[in-house]
Order: sequence, then C-alpha cells, then structure tokens
Amino acid sequence: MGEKELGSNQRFAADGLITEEQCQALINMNQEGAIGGDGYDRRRSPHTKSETFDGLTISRATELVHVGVISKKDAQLFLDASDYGRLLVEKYFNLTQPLHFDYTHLVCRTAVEGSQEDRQDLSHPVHGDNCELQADGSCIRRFPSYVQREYSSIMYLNGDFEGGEFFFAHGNKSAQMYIKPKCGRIVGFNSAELHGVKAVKKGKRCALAMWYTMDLNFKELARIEAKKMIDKVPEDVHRNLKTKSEESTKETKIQSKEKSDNEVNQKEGEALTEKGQNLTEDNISPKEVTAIHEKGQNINEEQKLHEEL
Ligand SMILES: O=C(O)CCC(=O)C(=O)O
Ligand SMILES: [Fe+2]
Repeated sequence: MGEKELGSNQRFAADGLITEEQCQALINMNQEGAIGGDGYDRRRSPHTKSETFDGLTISRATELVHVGVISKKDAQLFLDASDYGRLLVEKYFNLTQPLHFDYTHLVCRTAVEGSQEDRQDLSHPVHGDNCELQADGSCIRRFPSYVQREYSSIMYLNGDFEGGEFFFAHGNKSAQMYIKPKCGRIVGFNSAELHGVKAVKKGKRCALAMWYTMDLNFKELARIEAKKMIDKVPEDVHRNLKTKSEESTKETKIQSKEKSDNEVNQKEGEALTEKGQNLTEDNISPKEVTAIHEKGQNINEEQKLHEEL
C-alpha cells in the first residue's frame, strides 16, 4: 500500500514482516522488561490519563539480558525485527544513503478500565516526528523536536484491542486515512508526515516504533552494545524461564537469524496472496504489496552491503 492509497509518496504500509510467534515474543518482552512512561520522563500516562504507556529500549533490553530477565534470543529478535523495518524503509523510498537507527522503542499502550466513558482524546495527538506543528498547519523542523530524524516506521504486534488506529493527518489535525494495527503490519513514512493514534479504548496495543537518521552522530549506540553483549553472554544467564516446557516454547520462537530472515521473505510472499487485508476503510492493494515485496527481496544483500553494526 503506497502513494495511491495513502495519499502521498512519502508513506507506505505493508504486511507480513514478522510472524505471530515473533509478535508474541516481543509483546512478552515488553511485559517482562518495559518501564512505565519510558521515554517520557517516566510519566506513566504521557499522552492521555485514560491509557498507560510502557516502553522498552534496546539498552534496557541489553541490561535485562545481563541479569537474566530477557533471553539472548529475544534480544536478538528485537534487533532483527527492527532491522527488517529499517531495510524495508530504505528499499521502499529507494534511498541511496543508508538509514541508521536514531531510536528504537518497544511500546504498549493500555486502556485504563473505567476511564473510557465519553472519551474524546487521542492515544497520541497529531504530530510530526521531526518538527513542531504550528497553528497554521505547517510543521517546522527545529529544536526541541528530533530534527535528525528523516524516516519513521511502526511495526505492529497485535490487533486484539479496541480503537488504537494509526492515522495520517492534515495540517488542521483532521484524520486523512486510518491504518488498523495487526501483527506484522508496518507503516513507514517521512518523519515530517503528520500522524496520530486514536484512543485505545480496551486492551493493550503493542508496537515496535523506529526512528531513522542519516546523521551518524545520532546513531543509536545501544545497538552496538547489544550486539556485542549477545555475542558474549552465555545463553544460560537467562534465569527467568520458569519451567522446562516454557523453555522449549521459547526455543521454537526463533531458531536462528537465518531462519527468521527466511520467514520474513516467506511472510512477505504470503502478504501477496492475502488479498483485501482490512485496513479499516482501505485495503492494501495486492499490486502495491507486490511492489513492496519486490523492493524487499534484496533485503539480505542490502544488509551485507551496509550492515548497521
Ligand atoms: O504507535 C503508533 O502507531 C504511532 C506512534 C507515534 O507516532 C510516535 O510514537 O511518534
Ligand atoms: Fe510519531
């Protein structure tokens, strides 16, 4: 789904980036290690009092591998899944310069029970990720916004909640089109594109949010640390596995990076055949997804060319 359906060549959406199992592993990781209000001065409800917000960064995930709360495999999945997002964004926008992560955040927004009556606010107000939205609808790229960010993408991990649609917005903050989250769906866009999130009215909405820069000065150093640590720390440090059967379930989550790479390609292929995926009002057109799939096919080659770490 690209320019035609989303109203701008600076936006796209695609499906099948990661599997249900991988979505679940990432959601569990958030459950085990996220911090309330992470990224927002630990304010538990930074955008609306009717939801709580829990975030997990790469650096916290790394710490949690050290202390045995998160397994190396899951930490690797955090890195890999986000890398798929980065590579797809590079491919879709035909970028000639590589993107580097500026920040990666595994976040869940949870509706506060008993606080949803007559709710008019948003889960995330309309904004641009690298600019300050003005009253006249323009968005000015200046401090204190994250001016280094060029592109953003959000990979959704579930759809079993009420509300929580992502939307692209006009300068007057009205919604232009909605995208309904579901496991493996990604939305990518130029960071200046205005967007927001509708109220999450019931349940928990989880996503892997990624912001990319072309400026090496802003490269997310935590990823380098994470990769080093994954190579060093023995697997048995992970003490949080309560039973053997839980352990074997975890084992099947992601066997190896190679396997998950294959799964991504395979899943992208599946997206081609899953016609008419429901994106609230819109559907991803199979033709557009084909285009994304073709663009995505060289992901592994591309990864070798300019490996992020
Ligand atoms: O979760 C989403 O769909 C979007 C979140 C977002 O726009 C942001 O965190 O900047
Ligand atoms: Fe945003």
